[in-house]
Formats: sequence, structure tokens, C-alpha cells
Amino acid sequence: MSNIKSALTIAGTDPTGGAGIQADLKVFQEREVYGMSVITSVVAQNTLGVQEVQHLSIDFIEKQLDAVLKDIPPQGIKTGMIATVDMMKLIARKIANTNIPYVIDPVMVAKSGDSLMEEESRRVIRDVLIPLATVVTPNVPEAEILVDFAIKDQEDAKKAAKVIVDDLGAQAAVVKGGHLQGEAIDVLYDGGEYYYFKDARFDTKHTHGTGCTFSAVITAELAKGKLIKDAVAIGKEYITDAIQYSLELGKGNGPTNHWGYRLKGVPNHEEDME
Ligand SMILES: Nc1ncnc2c1ncn2[C@@H]1O[C@H](COP(=O)(O)OP(=O)(O)OP(=O)(O)O)[C@@H](O)[C@H]1O
Ligand SMILES: Cc1ncc(CO)c(N)n1
Repeated sequence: MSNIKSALTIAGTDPTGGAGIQADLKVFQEREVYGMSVITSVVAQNTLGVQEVQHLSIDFIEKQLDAVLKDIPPQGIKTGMIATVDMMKLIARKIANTNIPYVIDPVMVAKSGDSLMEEESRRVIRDVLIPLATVVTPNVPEAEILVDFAIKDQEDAKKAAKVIVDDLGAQAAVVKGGHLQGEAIDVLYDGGEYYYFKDARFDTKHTHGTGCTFSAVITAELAKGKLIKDAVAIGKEYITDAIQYSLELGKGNGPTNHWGYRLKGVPNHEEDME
């Protein structure tokens, strides 16, 4: 079994299982890579929002990272919620000297509107972590903060992806269109070409954890050795199916659900035709 591929997520938690570490591990399992996790912050949250956050100490995050990296080096790494500057600097130091594909989901604000990152960290993620990234996967509000201009349409999203690569130093960037109007179109720029990933938009509020799930698929596929554009294509197809079958669980925004699609049940949500 020496050709087993493993992936590591470094992120915060969601005890209701729809976002963060829990969502990432479910995706890794679905994509048939061995999933591992390092927790940065423990988050009391659910489908309604974030109630409280407790950060783990830098020392303890470092111990977790060493435990994994010295024992089972992964073929793909992703980071999600990294709330503080010190956490970012530690992670940069640990990842900088590896050649492992690295996906950054620059989680700043939860869908509920709750902040998941300190203000000062927004500059540090841009300056310290993004230059190390194989792929960065911002949503529109996150991309706006990273590039410092407003994104109103696909042309702006394209410009933002180019700035993240050419000026900020990532190998590739996908600006996700979930927050724009119309079809759900994500734009990938890899330093050479633009690729557009276009799919149906579903009329549902059950989209908790879509960003985590999408970036975890990309990480799993990079771990298997896929090209960036192919990994993103698989991520897009997966998240579209998982949103179509997302679950009316909880009192707020329910989680995505890929096995619903796999089992070919009746779709839970209709395509948004407007
Ligand atoms: N209603 C929808 N129907 C279909 N696809 C969607 C919908 N909303 C988002 N997507 C897709 O889901 C993926 C994640 O995009 P989104 O912009 O929602 O991420 P996000 O805001 O980072 O998510 P979160 O913060 O909840 O984890 C993208 O591929 C996007 O195009
Ligand atoms: C821990 C965590 N990471 C990311 C998100 C993004 O939605 C969330 N809600 N919680």
C-alpha cells in the first residue's frame, strides 16, 4: 500500500460537521486519500453562526504539525481558518521548505458574517503565506481584501486572480463566483491561462461549508498528482453535486452532502433559473 496518498488540513473546527476540519476530512475520505488534520482554533459554531472561538497555543499547533510531518508526510496540504499572525508565521515556516502542493482557502468571514481572522492577519496571509501557495481559493469578499479593489463581475474576478498570481506570488488562484449574480462561475488563472468553471446555481440557503469542501477536493486531487486545472475542475463538479443534495439539517444554513449525489436520490434543490 505504499502508493497511498495522504492529505493534511490545517484549520479550525465545526462541531456540527459542515465546515472546517470536519468537512475537509469527509472530503478526503470521499476522494479516497488518507485524511489528517491539525487544529488551529476550536470553534463553537453551528448552522446558525459562530458562538465562540478558542485559539490553541502556537507551541501546541507546532507540536501537532511536527507529529504529522515527521511521521506521515502528506502529498497535499490545505489551510483554512488561521486566525492570528503568529499561527500564519509558524505555518509558513513549516511549509516553506517542503515541496508539497499547498492550497490556501483564505477563510476570513464565515457565511453567517462572523469574523474568523484577526484584521492584522489579512496583510500577513497576503505577504507570507500566499507566495507559498500552489492554489489560492478566495471567494469574492476575500479576493477583494487580498487585491484591494472591488469585484463586481467576472472581468474583475479575472483581474483579481491575475494579481494574486503575478503580484502576490501564488502559483495559481481561483476566484469563486458563489457571491456574484447568475450562474456560479469560478475563474482560475495559473500564470499562463485563464480557465472558467461554469455550472448551475442552486436556489438554496444550505451552503454551509461550500468553500471548505471545494478547496479540500482540490487538495485531495493535487495529492493524487492531478494538474491544477484538472483538480479545480473536479472540485467544481463535486461542489455543484454536493450543493444540489445539501441537507436541510439544523436551524440555519445546512451543510453540503456529496453522498446524496453518489447514491442518486432525488435532488434536494432546484436549479435557479432566473
Ligand atoms: N448556490 C450555489 N449553487 C451552485 N454552486 C454554488 C452556489 N454557491 C456557491 N457555489 C459554488 O461553490 C463553491 C464555493 O463558493 P463560495 O463562493 O460559496 O465559497 P465560500 O463563500 O468560501 O464558502 P464558505 O465560506 O461557506 O465556506 C464555488 O465553486 C461556487 O461557484
Ligand atoms: C472553522 C471554519 N472554517 C471555515 C469556515 C467557513 O465557512 C467556517 N465556518 N468554520
